[in-house]
Amino acid sequence: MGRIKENKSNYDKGDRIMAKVAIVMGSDSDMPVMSKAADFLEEMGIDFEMTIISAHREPDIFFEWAKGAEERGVKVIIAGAGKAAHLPGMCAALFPMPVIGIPMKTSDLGGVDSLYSIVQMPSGVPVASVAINGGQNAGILAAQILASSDAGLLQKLKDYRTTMKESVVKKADKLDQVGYKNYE
Ligand SMILES: Nc1c(C(=O)O)ncn1[C@@H]1O[C@H](COP(=O)(O)O)[C@@H](O)[C@H]1O
Repeated sequence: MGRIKENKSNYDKGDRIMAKVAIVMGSDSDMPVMSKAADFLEEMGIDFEMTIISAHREPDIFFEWAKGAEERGVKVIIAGAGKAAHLPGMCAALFPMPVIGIPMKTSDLGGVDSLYSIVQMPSGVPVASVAINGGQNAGILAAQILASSDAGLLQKLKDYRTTMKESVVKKADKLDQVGYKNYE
């Protein structure tokens, strides 16, 4: 599918692109948030495909893309959308593995519209949701799902946590040294 942006050249199998995670968003206006998920996957060395498809605006293209995801090797879908955000739910309807929704912040209702649209799924068809504009956490969650069967990736995630912890400890040390008045 020409609309899929490749992450790496080494996941071609035959003439098809194989990726473990599929990132999809309803509009290019979602890209600043969705790119945070992509950045984290890139950091962890996880192959992903990334595209813009609207279930509302182009349902036929969306159906083809979502139905083909399993065959393309996708194990987790990250779907971001705003307003009446049906895209993640429709991914969950058509794809049998985990779907992580990212509710986009919106100008009229602040993103609660997106959040409610994503989390209030009927039983039987779950979507896991991160916070409004939670792009990076969606990337982390997708990596954690894959890490349950990938020891190398699990170690990378543990290292990531260690680095995160060290950066918080450094900040606390600095506060101890300079006090809150000189903290910058
Ligand atoms: N929620 C959906 C769907 C869908 O669910 O199919 N398609 C686009 N959108 C969302 O509409 C918002 C505004 O889109 P525009 O900025 O293109 O007008 C975006 O956040 C998009 O994800």
